[in-house]
Amino acid sequence: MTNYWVGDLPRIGIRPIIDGRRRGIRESLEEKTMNMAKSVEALLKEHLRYPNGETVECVIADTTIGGVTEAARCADKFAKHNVGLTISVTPCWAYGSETIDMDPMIPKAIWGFNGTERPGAVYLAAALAAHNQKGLPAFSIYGREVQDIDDNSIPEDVKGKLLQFARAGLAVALMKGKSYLAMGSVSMGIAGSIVDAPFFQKYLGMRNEYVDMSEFTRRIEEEIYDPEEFAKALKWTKENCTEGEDQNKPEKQRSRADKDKDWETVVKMTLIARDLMIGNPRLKELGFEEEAEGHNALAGGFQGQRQWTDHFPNGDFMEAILNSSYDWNGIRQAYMFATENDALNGVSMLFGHLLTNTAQLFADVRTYWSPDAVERVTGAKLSGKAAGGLIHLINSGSATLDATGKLERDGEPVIKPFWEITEEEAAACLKATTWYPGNTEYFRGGGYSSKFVTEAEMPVTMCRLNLVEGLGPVLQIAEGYTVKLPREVHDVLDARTDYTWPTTWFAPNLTGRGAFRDVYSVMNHWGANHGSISYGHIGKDLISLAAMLRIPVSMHNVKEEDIFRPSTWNAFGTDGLEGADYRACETFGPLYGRK
Ligand SMILES: C[C@H](O)[C@@H](O)[C@@H](O)C(=O)CO
Ligand SMILES: [Mn+2]
Repeated sequence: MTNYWVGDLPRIGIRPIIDGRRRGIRESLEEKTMNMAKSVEALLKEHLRYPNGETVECVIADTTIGGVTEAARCADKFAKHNVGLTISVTPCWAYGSETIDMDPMIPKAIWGFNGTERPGAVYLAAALAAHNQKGLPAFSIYGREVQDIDDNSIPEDVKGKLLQFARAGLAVALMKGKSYLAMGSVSMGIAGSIVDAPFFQKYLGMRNEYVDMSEFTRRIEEEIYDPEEFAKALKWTKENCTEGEDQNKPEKQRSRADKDKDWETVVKMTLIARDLMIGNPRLKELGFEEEAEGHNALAGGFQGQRQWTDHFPNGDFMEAILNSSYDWNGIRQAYMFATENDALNGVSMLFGHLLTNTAQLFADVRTYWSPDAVERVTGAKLSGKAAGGLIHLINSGSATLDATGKLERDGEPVIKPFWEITEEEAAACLKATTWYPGNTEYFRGGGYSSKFVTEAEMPVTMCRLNLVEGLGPVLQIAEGYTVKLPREVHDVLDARTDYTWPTTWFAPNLTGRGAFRDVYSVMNHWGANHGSISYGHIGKDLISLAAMLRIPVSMHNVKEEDIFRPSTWNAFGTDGLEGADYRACETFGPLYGRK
């Protein structure tokens, strides 16, 4: 069931750059230069996979590039092989503007060998100057320690930069040409669900597709889904999704017959939303050729509230299952599915997914709990990672079940790519989740809300893309940890909120300054009601990705030495890297068009 990709997956192009002088110089460098390219390919293939689990593919230019004609041949080959980002490598001096990659839409990096027999770093500086002068930002990679010319190894610091650049560049390339599918429109006036087509088009190279929620009704009533899959899905759901005790007041509870019907509807909604996003060849066999095509969507969102949920079952089951890495068809790639059609949170999830290949947690950024407030209502003192207070992440709906804390690597709780997840782990995530009949005061049409608590301390990064008139898109990033509270403390705090929704306790890493002065400040600086949470400390990758797309980062708590942006950012000032980021993004404008 992966019709995500129309055409080939984007490849990484590797460009071996050489001094073009024949009769001695070039000949002496051919082998070394090609070996650098091959070692970069081996590194990338060892460490990087596409979100569907396949190993990344690289393309190396047919010859080393010593001049403009060879650069053009390389560009031609790369165009034919769907290259989406390029890395130029060189051990020596070569001719800057004659050899660089001139495609303005392709993220680019140059690794200049730090040797002294031949001056790779001098080429790097000259080529970067040419890039800067021509408005073609490029990432500079220069090892800290001098290597001998016959040393074909890649130093650790260079490896780190090559991989950081490649992860971010692949994310850029993977988004290009795909769609965000809005199912419904604006939910409860949430600005993030006012889908902004110019942003998607100019900054991400993506299309916007829109379907009315009445399409779900049509497909349910006209049975435009695979009936065999529906039967299998309903059976699986009954066996794997435990229904919780109805928490509604007796007079607000739906009848058993209604609730049974709701299970059928929410399972059908899940099939339909997926088919709308990526298509389904089975529909063609059933006579629905047009519906079988889907919308080529890499991310989507469902308005739900209010018109739909005032009458039909809510979208929580559909959202939670699609955002998780398993369903009745087994273990599979998670979909990026935004509740309340908050497309800006959907894009934040997409960034995290493309950088890590993992499921992403969608949540309301609901409450700042200070240590004093927690002590007042529970009598308990917060400690450890939570000592400075907590942010309560909770939303009805789309939280991925992968965030239950039941996935493991080397005995530690994690969120990991689907190909590492075992059947037992998927079952444990499902077991940790209870599906309560939806709160019928919010959701008059019923449905089921997933309830779990993230019972693990895991490194995570919360991010959020916001649109600001006059400025454009800005990204905010907060690295921190999920916190496992003692059960009795959690229970008291949880009982004060929407009991039937999933909870994650988040403690951001503090720096003592600005937005990260304390936990309260992080909450107070958050730019919208939602955040997207990714496993791991991926702030540095998000920063590189944002720079490639020319999206400035308004707040982050990433170590200065991990910040890696195109080298031309240095020319925009070095006192306060944030200001330089804003000026550079403003100057270059969106990757795919004018602001
Ligand atoms: C049920 C409520 O309307 C929630 O959906 C609401 O708290 C939100 O999630 C707002 O983002
Ligand atoms: Mn919400």
